[in-house]
Amino acid sequence: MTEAPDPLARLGWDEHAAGAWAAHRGDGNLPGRVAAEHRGGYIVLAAAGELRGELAGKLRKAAAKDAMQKPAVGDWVALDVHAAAGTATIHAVLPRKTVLTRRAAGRAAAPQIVAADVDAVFIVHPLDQAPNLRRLERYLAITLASGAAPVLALTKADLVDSAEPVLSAIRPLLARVAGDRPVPVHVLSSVSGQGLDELDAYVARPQTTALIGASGVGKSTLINRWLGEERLSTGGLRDDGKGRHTTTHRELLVLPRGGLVIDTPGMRELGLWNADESVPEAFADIAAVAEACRFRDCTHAHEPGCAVVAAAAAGQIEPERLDSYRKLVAELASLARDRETAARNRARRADHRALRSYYKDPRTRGQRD
Ligand SMILES: Nc1nc2c(ncn2[C@@H]2O[C@H](COP(=O)(O)OP(=O)(O)OP(=O)(O)O)[C@@H](O)[C@H]2O)c(=O)[nH]1
Ligand SMILES: [Zn+2]
Repeated sequence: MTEAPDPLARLGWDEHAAGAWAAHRGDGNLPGRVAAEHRGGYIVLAAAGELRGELAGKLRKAAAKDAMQKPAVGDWVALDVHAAAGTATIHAVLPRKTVLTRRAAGRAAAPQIVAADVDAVFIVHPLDQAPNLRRLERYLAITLASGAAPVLALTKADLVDSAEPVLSAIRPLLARVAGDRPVPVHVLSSVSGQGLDELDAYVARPQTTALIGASGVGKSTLINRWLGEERLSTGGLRDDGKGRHTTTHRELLVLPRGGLVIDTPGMRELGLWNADESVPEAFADIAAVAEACRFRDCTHAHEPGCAVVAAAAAGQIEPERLDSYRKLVAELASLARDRETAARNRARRADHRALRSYYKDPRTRGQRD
């Protein structure tokens, strides 16, 4: 570790957080930042280190009524800290500086918070692929709506001779969607290191950054470059000798240069077409018919009990539309498989890293048996 700054500064405490905290000064609570949420339980980082957080009854009730009141990864919260037990009660969510939301999965139109208090969102696209402008437009719109600054990160520069074809395809979109808001563009390679030093401003204290982009565009690789040798398991605060092997998975990562990165499953899902959102209006009627298929994962090709094939046979769906719909369903299924594979690989890598740092860590070396 380099210097040891104020522990709150290490978590991205800035003017906005300090201003928001004014309402809590003197009420006996302490500030903390949400690092992960798992089935209603939280991991919060505070001056006292990493704590297991639970919602106070009042906040739990408010959050049940209004999803926007529920703490999300990145949020600053007011804590009643029980340091000896390593736990804290979360009493309030501080007013947010920025908030990334999406429509919750399923039918309800309720919003869901993906991450809070993010300063910059990296929209990641690899230079060796033609840009999907509709998708990039959606990322840009989500980012602009959040209040965070969009940054276009064009990765895998080592695989192409020139960034110009992709750049010229994207420029009109930036002009149209972002208007006067500046969208810095960075041409990067995590392999050669090209462009990475341009990113220092985003990954230094007290910046908090998040990345969106389809699976395989290079998000994890970039985060790992930022984490450098420190890796996920050593990026956070010291956990006052409790033994690092007890450390739970975090989604708010402290980088060696002092900035923070938010990497949550929800953040990654923004990079994929959510089945709900991605079935275009034009196919809404077929999607409704498909609800009656016998198998949930019906591809509407050869499965018994396929309501879509039946409707097509009855002349209710044109053959060309059925064809397009099948292709769309196949594409969505393949995206979902990619996502599962990526999640499995990530979990495996994280396990590896945690284990390696546990065995390398001088503080745990003596304790292990
Ligand atoms: N040549 C080259 N390959 C890269 C670069 N960055 C990432 N890759 C490769 O691209 C593949 C996907 O990279 P990831 O970082 O796992 O992509 P991701 O966006 O995190 O994907 P998900 O985890 O599925 O969301 C890996 O095989 C990387 O080694 C780069 O700058 N140049
Ligand atoms: Zn079917």
